[in-house]
Amino acid sequence: MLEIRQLVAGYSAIPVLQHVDVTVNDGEFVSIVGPNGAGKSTLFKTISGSVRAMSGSIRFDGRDLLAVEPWRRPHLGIAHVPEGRQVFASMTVLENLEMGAYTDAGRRDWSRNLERIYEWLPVLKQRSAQLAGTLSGGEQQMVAIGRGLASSPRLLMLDEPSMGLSPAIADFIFDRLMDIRKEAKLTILLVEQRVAEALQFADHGYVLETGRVVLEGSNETLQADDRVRRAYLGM
Ligand SMILES: Nc1ncnc2c1ncn2[C@@H]1O[C@H](COP(=O)(O)OP(=O)(O)OP(=O)(O)O)[C@@H](O)[C@H]1O
Repeated sequence: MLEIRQLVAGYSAIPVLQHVDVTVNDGEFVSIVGPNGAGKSTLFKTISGSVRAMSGSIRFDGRDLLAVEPWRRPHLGIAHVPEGRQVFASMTVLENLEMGAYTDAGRRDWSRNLERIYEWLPVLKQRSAQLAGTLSGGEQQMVAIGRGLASSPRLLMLDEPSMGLSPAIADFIFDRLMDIRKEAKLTILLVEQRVAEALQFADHGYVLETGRVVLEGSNETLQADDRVRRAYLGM
């Protein structure tokens, strides 16, 4: 579904990503882990288009994604749930979800999507009329995920959904994501600092350090790798 090859991208003339190769197959759950500043968010921003690629290629369903204007990319089925949630604080939960439904497929499937979002994340139904800025961090994260789902994506990119949340809330969100993935037949690309969870749920993982993929493999391979165990799993 997504093929990233030799991607170089960054800010001004300074490359952050250095010849990155990542493959995500249809229906897969792929995690990208790595230390602060490794370039994980930059990778997501380059896929969704707010950071410009300097060289290399990104293909989505065989199509040259870098030739597609950023505003059109969500219409192809790519949803980016950004780091720090970035909900519209002065809008209600329902209005936030509606904002996500601006794609062609999102508008077409709105009623069905809203029903399913409320089933997956019932707190959003209970809080539908509440201003998003007054929600707890975990609830805001659910709004951000719900807003992404409202666009009817095929690829859901989640940038650190557990950031700033208690372990219990983070676990709840991961559990929900696993159900949503199965029921909506979604492909998921996840960036996470919580490496144990990120690898536990993923089919395949990548370790990104200073803009380069230093390790990749199945979740079993990465969980058994000595470097991963020492550097990221505290073993
Ligand atoms: N807008 C920007 N302008 C210039 N440099 C930036 C900008 N955004 C990020 N960077 C730099 O790019 C590098 C990679 O940042 P990025 O946010 O992609 O890392 P990350 O792996 O997502 O880190 P974290 O886990 O802390 O979110 C860092 O050195 C960062 O300072």
